[in-house]
Amino acid sequence: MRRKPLIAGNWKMYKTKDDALAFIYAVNVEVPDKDVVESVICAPAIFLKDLVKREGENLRIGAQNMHYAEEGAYTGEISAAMLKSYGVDYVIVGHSERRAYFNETDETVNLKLISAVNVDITPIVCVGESLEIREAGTTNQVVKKQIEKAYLNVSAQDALKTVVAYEPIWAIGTGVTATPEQANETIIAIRSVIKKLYNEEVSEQIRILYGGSVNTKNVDSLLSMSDIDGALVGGASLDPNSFLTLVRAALK
Ligand SMILES: O=C(CO)COP(=O)(O)O
Repeated sequence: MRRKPLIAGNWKMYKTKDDALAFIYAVNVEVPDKDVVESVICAPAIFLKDLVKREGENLRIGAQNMHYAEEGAYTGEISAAMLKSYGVDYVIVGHSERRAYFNETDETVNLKLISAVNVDITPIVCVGESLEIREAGTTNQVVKKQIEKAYLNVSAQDALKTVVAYEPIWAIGTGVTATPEQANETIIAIRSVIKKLYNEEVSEQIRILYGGSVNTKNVDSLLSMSDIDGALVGGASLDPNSFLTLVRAALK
């Protein structure tokens, strides 16, 4: 069964306001029909309001993080409901940079996933292994644990409202991409974990992206694999033409 492809840019901590707006003006009218490919830009929180205001018919805006609590005394934090009230449709949860530098854990990933789905924001749930784990041959076990913990107490119905991104840490920002076969193999393993947690229908319908040094040159071969439904892209999502090439690759 073919799932609708999703290409999400993760701008991380790049761009200033003028660059961000120039990007949106450049890509807005060019992105393909959202019924065919979902095109998403996950921007720094401070840009979200301006970007959502200017998003065109086919481009969607996402956040890169949120707090898991509904509200509360959490100075400096942003809730899912706040994002929703500004028209944000997606949020990245559990990115490896947040796990490494900001104490994101499997437990907070789980709570954030639940909070996002509760307000109808699609969480893009990131999992992935370090080089050490890949070399030790235990990738599938590590990713399995991450998925099981992320989806704890999440119903099948809600799981279908989420997207998974498999991002091997060793491939992020390094220029080293997992081979299409490696990426597909791990994504198939993720699907089988989801099948065990839920059922065949959820595992067949849930979208699983690959992320880690995706660029205009390797995107075709990655997207041609059976179980890769799209890409979560850092560096190559910053340039409008490059981003457009990536979303157009999902049309093929
Ligand atoms: O972390 C990533 C997307 O979330 C991947 O980043 P790069 O595409 O720059 O490797």
